[in-house]
Amino acid sequence: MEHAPKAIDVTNDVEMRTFNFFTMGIDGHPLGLHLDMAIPTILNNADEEQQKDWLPKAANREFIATYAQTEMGHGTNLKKLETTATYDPKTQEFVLNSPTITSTKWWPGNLGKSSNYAVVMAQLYTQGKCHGAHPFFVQLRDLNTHKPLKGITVGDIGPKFGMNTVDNGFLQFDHVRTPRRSMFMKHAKVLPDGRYVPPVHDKLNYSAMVFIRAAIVSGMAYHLLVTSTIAVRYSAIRRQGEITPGAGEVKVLDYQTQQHRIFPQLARGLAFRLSGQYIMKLYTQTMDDIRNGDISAVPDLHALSCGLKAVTTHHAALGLEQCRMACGGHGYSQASGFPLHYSVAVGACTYEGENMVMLLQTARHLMKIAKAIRAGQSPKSNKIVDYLFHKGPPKCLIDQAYDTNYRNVLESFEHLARRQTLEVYDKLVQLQQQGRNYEQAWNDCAVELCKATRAHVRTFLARTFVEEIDKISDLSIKSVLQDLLQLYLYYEVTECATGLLEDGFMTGQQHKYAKKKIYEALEKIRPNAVSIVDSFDFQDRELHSVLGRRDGNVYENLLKWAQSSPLNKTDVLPFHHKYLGKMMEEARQRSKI
Ligand SMILES: CCCCCCC/C=C/C(=O)SCCNC(=O)CCNC(=O)[C@H](O)C(C)(C)COP(=O)(O)OP(=O)(O)OC[C@H]1O[C@@H](n2cnc3c(N)ncnc32)[C@H](O)[C@@H]1OP(=O)(O)O
Ligand SMILES: Cc1cc2nc3c(=O)[nH]c(=O)nc-3n(C[C@H](O)[C@H](O)[C@H](O)COP(=O)(O)OP(=O)(O)OC[C@H]3O[C@@H](n4cnc5c(N)ncnc54)[C@H](O)[C@@H]3O)c2cc1C
Repeated sequence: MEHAPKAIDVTNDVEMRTFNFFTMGIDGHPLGLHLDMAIPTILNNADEEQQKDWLPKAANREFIATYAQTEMGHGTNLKKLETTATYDPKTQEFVLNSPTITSTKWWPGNLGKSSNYAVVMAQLYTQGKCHGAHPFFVQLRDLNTHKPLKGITVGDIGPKFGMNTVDNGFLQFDHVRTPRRSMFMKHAKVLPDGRYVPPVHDKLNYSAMVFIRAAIVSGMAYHLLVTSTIAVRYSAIRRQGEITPGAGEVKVLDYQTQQHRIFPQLARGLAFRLSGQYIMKLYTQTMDDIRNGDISAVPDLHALSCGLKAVTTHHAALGLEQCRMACGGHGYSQASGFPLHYSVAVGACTYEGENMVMLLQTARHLMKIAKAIRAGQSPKSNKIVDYLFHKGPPKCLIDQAYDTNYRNVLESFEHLARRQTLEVYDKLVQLQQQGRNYEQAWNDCAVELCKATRAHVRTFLARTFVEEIDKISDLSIKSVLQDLLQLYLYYEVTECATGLLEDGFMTGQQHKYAKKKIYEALEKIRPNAVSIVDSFDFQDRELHSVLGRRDGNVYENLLKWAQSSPLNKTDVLPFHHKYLGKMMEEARQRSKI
């Protein structure tokens, strides 16, 4: 196939914009879905003619589009989406319809009030046959009046756990006609006479989700680094209690417990950023390959992006909460910025594929590899999974005096991932031999399948962190980052210790060794902690935090922040005399009787 024209390569730009989304997203960015899902869909699913028409206008913001896939009744199971797009060959149009209440599109960001276009995922029917969910580019509102078009009911879904400045919306179609060419036609097509032309790979229509899953990894890094910055800076000015009696109150950052709470989040933020760059490069390369007719990397990209998305969002949610709790009462104030960052970050555990479902998608990939291993096949030189084919050392070596580039630690992670992958595969086979069907056996192994995925993703994150730090030539920076790497690796060893101890691979003594390395790393990081977070150069406006101010003037600004609250506009609020004052006066009168 001749080289398809390179589409406008906005990936890097989109990656940065996506990265920014996590800051702007916090403020409720009305172009969030336009930039991060609608444009990638046009880039990867529109044919040349459609790109020529839609892309310049989208890039120029002549309209705002969202990505409307999830329905009130279905988010995960795309096969059961109910919105229909039925082809009418007489008029060469699709008729979009929401047949049930549960088919109402529900959740799409910026759908409620901002967007006038949407990428709509609908079950495609032509010549009486359903061909599954396909994307359509549909106008929702008049470009001048912004009123919903005929047959379209659209609005905001109401207040949410967070991100309440984003107008997540609902959308219903009542037999709305849209031209044939509103169907994205790069992969699948419907010809004027209604004949369906299938895509070379039936999941290429899912590429926008893959993009966001890949982008979320760096997004979680962003959230962890931002909240670690807030927690480190505040802990470096907050004095509370003494370590040596009579020596005066210490900075809470000097408490080992405080370091153990915050520094691993810093280290994970770095690890996620490095893997986030890797997966975005893999995404960009795979999309280029697809443009040139090569779909071989699609399964690997899907498996890795699902696993990384699930693991990094989960750890980010836990890590943000640790940073909040480390800041005591002021951490619970909106002034800290934690409620804002947390409520945005945790949404990513759900959107773009609920985490359990994502872990299980990666597990599907791992089970294929386990089958190949059990069949005696050799690896296919795929650096992400080849280690599964190899036999590692029979025993853990993490406490060996000399561990070049943490090879012994990485081999421990590889051992655990290999063991869990093969054990759950063998259980799947055994259950089917005992008469269960595949799907039932799969469900009966689902928790262990998720554990295998987590172990595999941990191995990938750790190896990427080691490899990327190894490439650094500036020795002063390298030594500081190596302290964070040491903390990360041994912290992860203790996090998965159950799995390493379970088969006797690691000894209790080695587990103690790992803890010693953690405490050693905490001590080494402490003197550089503030400089490390300052080096991220986050602006105060993006931290949204009085506690994390670069100038450290927390207390004066905390009072200013409180005094600026609308409640403090007057000393006595009207409700006092209307309710509380009246109640107390009546109580005093009664007590006089
Ligand atoms: C960064 C800032 C932006 C923030 C804004 C975020 C706004 C949020 C937007 C959204 O939330 S958009 C909606 C997100 N929704 C989802 O993610 C839905 C999750 N569900 C799915 O993706 C799919 O249903 C599924 C769970 C992957 C199952 O796929 P399907 O329904 O087609 O089932 P099967 O027919 O069994 O297919 C499985 C088969 O297909 C392969 N596969 C699945 N997805 C992909 C993919 N994207 N790319 C490549 N391959 C894919 C999968 O590996 C299986 O292959 P085999 O194992 O059968 O070989
Ligand atoms: C903040 C936010 C923004 C969003 N933005 C958009 C958007 O812009 N566009 C859009 O289309 N959608 C959007 N969504 C919707 C989001 O993609 C869905 O919520 C998500 O895909 C999960 O689907 P669901 O809500 O239907 O949950 P369900 O799929 O009903 O899942 C409910 C529970 O069941 C479990 N479960 C479901 N299926 C399985 C399975 N096969 N195996 C094991 N467990 C399973 C899940 O893990 C979960 O615990 C957004 C959601 C949020 C929270």
